[in-house]
Amino acid sequence: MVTTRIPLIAGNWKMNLDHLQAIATVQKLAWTLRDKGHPFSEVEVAVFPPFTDLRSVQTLVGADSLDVRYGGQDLSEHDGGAYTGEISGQFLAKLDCHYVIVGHSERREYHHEDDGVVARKTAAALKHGVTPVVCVGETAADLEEHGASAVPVGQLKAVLDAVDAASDIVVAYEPVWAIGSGQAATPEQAQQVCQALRATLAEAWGDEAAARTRILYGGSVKSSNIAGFMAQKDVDGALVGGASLDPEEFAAIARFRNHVGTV
Ligand SMILES: O=C[C@H](O)COP(=O)(O)O
Repeated sequence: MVTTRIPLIAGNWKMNLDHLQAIATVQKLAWTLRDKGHPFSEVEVAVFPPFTDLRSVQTLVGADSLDVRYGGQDLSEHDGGAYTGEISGQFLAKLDCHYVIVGHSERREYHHEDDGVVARKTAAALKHGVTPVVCVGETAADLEEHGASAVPVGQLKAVLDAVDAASDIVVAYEPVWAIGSGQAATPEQAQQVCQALRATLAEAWGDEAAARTRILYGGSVKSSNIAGFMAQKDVDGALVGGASLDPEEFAAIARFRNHVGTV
């Protein structure tokens, strides 16, 4: 059986762009993608705005029947109740969020989210029908001490052991040392770890799950280096931070097929 994994180009805005700026950014992104005849059925595009922007993004996407998907940058492991400041997966589902990021290294570092929390958040997203984008990755110290794959593989295992093997998830490999540094991993480094992550999926969930689950690379991705990553067998897309704030640059990343040979 041949399984086709549709590439996903995802833009994590982090704590940037208020709801007015979000409107302008999504409009510009949609206009640029349409102008370039973006083939949405061949390359999926998604944005992850701050929570306060989601309603505006939903309205724009709905009003204009845009094919751009969107999601939250985090969610609570709880469904609702006395959890001040938290956002439930069911709130995201009600806003038609297709995805939610879980376990981003910035959450792991600044909010002390460990593998247990990330696994519970993944389960919460799935419970509410929102596809989790599970982030894993090693720090520079991890890289030196354990090599590239050990930490991301361990982080992924913790999630796979906690949720059903039939689940629809996306995995994002983001070496922490490459995030926001301008120093991306090489395509070969990304492939090596993504291959190990796919093998981990096969071991935990079986070959079919490994073949259908998309694995993204993230860390200083831009239009000038995306083609190299997308040429790798086990890289199915990108989780883009800084470069996703510029709609023209983000749209150019989504046109990675046009850049083959420019890396
Ligand atoms: O979620 C996105 C990543 O943290 C990558 O960020 P970056 O593209 O700014 O390096």
